[in-house]
Amino acid sequence: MAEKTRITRDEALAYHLDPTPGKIDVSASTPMATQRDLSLAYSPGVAVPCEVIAQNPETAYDYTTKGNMVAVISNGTAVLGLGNLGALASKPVMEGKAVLFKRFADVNAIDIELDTEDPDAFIKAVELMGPSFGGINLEDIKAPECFIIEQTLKEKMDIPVFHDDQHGTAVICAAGLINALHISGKKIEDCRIVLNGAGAAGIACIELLKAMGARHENCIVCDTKGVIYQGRTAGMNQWKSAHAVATDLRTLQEAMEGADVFLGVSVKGAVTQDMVKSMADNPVIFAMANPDPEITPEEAHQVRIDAIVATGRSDYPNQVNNVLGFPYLFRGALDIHARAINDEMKIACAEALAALAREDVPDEVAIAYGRKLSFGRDYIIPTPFDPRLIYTVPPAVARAGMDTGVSRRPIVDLDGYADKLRARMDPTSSILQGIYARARNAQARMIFAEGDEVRVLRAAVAYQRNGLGKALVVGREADVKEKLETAGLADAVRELEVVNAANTQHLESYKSFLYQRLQRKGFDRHDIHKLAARDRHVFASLMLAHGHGDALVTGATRKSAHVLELIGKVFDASASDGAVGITALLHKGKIVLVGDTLVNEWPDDNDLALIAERGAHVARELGLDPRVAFVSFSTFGYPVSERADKMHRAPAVLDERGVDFEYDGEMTVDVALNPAVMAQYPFCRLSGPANVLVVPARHSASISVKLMQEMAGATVIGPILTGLQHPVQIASTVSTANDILNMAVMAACEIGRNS
Ligand SMILES: NC(=O)C1=CN([C@@H]2O[C@H](COP(=O)(O)OP(=O)(O)OC[C@H]3O[C@@H](n4cnc5c(N)ncnc54)[C@H](OP(=O)(O)O)[C@@H]3O)[C@@H](O)[C@H]2O)C=CC1
Ligand SMILES: CC(=O)C(=O)O
Ligand SMILES: [Mg+2]
Repeated sequence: MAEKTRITRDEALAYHLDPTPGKIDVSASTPMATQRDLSLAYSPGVAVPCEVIAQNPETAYDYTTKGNMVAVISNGTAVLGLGNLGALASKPVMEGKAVLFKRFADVNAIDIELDTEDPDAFIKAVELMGPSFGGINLEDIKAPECFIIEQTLKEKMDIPVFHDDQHGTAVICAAGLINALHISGKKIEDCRIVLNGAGAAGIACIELLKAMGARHENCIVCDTKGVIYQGRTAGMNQWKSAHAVATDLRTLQEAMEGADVFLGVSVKGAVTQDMVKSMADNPVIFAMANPDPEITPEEAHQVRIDAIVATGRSDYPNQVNNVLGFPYLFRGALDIHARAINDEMKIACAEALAALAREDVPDEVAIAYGRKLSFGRDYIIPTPFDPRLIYTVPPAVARAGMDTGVSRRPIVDLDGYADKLRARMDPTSSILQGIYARARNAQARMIFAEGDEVRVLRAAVAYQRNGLGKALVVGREADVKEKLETAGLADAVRELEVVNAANTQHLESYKSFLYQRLQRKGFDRHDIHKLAARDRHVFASLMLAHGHGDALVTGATRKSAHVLELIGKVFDASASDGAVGITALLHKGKIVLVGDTLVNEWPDDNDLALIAERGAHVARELGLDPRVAFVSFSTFGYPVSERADKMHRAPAVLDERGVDFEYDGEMTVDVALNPAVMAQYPFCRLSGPANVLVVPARHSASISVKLMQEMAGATVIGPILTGLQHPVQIASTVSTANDILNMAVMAACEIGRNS
């Protein structure tokens, strides 16, 4: 099992507070800079699409966001398994669903919380907002009101209305169960199924399973009052009555005896180990209550090693959660301008998910998830970060929608559609996801050199609490304690290991190591003591050099050049040793590496070739196929300039070295990054836009990176220090705790290390 991620209340609150309150931002998709833009976007230009839509409403899909906009609507009466928290308190979950729509299927979604428990008022409000959206995703509305609300809205509205907790859950549960039974060798029609929770999710799950072949008399449904049997009157409604059976069983405990399948959509801890013990062989247990399941996988496996267990959480294997469904169901439905999401589309989604889990898992998924996945007890359903979902599930949904006549605009070329979906997703998020998963596997003991800096302490705490490995913090115990307490991280005092010259047993060996290195460079024993005992960058480097940590991150408190010089006392880290700094720029779904951003001030053509090699190496470690451009202000020899000359010559150095990646130059940045401009040079040897830019000097590197950061809001990771024998990373003085954590993760993965 993957290392479990520990999330504290403080972290959860900080995540929602920073960088701005909440999780959503709105940005314009059209230019909005000039008077002309204003005239087009607003009055008078906007009048034209208004009139066109008034004449032909279907064109709203062409001229507005309607076709890619979903409303996530709740009244907060059944917020996860937390109960009726009300409309306002449900907003974090609804914002969360909205960002999941965007992240996983590029669907724009906005949360709407309606402050009413009156179904009629709710229905009226949603009905009136129909024109704005391509679909309505109802969320966390309790049963039985949710059934009436959804049914009525489906009848009244001409866009998909989908109650996620009912059908999203049912679809994923069905997909998981198809595969779990595949493994246990049982047939659904022979299974005794116990469902705990007869609300929105429960009723929909059992209905779908019955539609798939489960027999009514084999299904026992329970709620807070126990088994729903024929003749029961307490706590009943028409939806529960439909699943009442003639039985003498009265409690969940009795129902569980001999059961093949348990489905939990109720509350935390509703199932005991005794109940699990009494189940049939190879029992299937889907404990789907959120955030805490009816029984944890550990508890279930303690008493039944043959159990196939799933939960709704992301930190256990087999996450049966509707996040696998709603983004892709809506993607497929929106792309055919569907009027509804019908049963056929839901079943197509379930079957596509189940089939995907049985397929061979590509390495990129294994990297992203941190372990090799193969179909079996611990992998019955795809993981949410599986990049194949986006191009596998929506086409299946769209096809089913077209076959059943709910599409307004059918997709003619479904293969082409799958290709477009594949290109639609932001590759950078899976790159970061992959690096974090690799770091989690590496479990490196990370040395954080600057324990007197609160950003560093936050990063160290996050490193350890995210299960990435052990954090070793260089600093004074009392100071670290005080800073952690002030930062609201008092609990972490006992978790972090604080190391310093006074509490280490190794100071003498550190000093003699350093003396050996520096005695002929003008350092006497007194200087050595000062460096080893008082400079935390040097002390931390000595720890690393002696294997008293696996990797090092520093640089948040002092200028990088200075830190590099101090690290250079312990390691060979200068330009002449082959060290190079590579910075990753992530923006608008693209990742571009720039070098050298740290070490070489004014590289010559040989240095530039080395920078290209280091950049290509980092690109490969990040999962990219390197395409290196030597960039300048001239392209392939024009205009002729002394300053551009070395960029012109550098590719020839690589020709001589016979490297195994694509490179070319010199060229301007637009030629390097824009395929249309590159096409003007048909002889260019790059097969696509460059993803590694080698720049003429450190100042141009710094200018371009900072310009991208300040003007475009690009995410900057680095400079990633490469070419050292040890994994060392230098964060910048303006780094946030998250930036420092990213650098620690790079160090943990040994990205850029000279192997
Ligand atoms: N993994 C996933 O993807 C999803 C998980 N869920 C989870 O399912 C749960 C229910 O959600 P939802 O259906 O929307 O909520 P509802 O409020 O509509 O239904 C809750 C149901 O659970 C029953 N229940 C509550 N406590 C117990 C108990 N101790 N024993 C037995 N039954 C109990 C209630 O019984 P009664 O009718 O007697 O009040 C009711 O039938 C939540 O924990 C939610 O997080 C929901 C959607 C998706
Ligand atoms: C996952 C989800 O929708 C829920 O727990 O309510
Ligand atoms: Mg929900």
